[in-house]
Amino acid sequence: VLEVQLTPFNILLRAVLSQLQEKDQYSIFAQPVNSKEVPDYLDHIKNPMDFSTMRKRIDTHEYRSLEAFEDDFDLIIANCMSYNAKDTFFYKAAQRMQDHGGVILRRARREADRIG
Ligand SMILES: CC(=O)c1c[nH]c2ccccc12
Repeated sequence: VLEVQLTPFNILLRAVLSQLQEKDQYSIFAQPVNSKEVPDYLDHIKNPMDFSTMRKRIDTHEYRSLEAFEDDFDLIIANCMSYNAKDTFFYKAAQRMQDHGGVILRRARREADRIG
């Protein structure tokens, strides 16, 4: 079993990730886009990202700062808005996730500053 070392920073990142995933009600961003189902996806998107990959990165202590965590969240949004046309369900879901994420991450930044 992966022995996850629970530092205050890790606990914060896991809480923020859960808050972001609560806003992903159709689990659009929960797993990597399946390149078997979407054969041309990796032709367009060079740096795929999703919430399950972010959770792995939290548990393996790959995030040394909140900014690094935010960069992966922004990548999820940018990939979705790049691959999907503006009038699609997916593109609109990415816009809403971006709005919700902004509020959640602003709060997290203050918390990260507070715990130091
Ligand atoms: C997040 C995203 O772009 C997608 C999530 N599921 C998909 C299925 C087909 C095409 C794109 C997607």
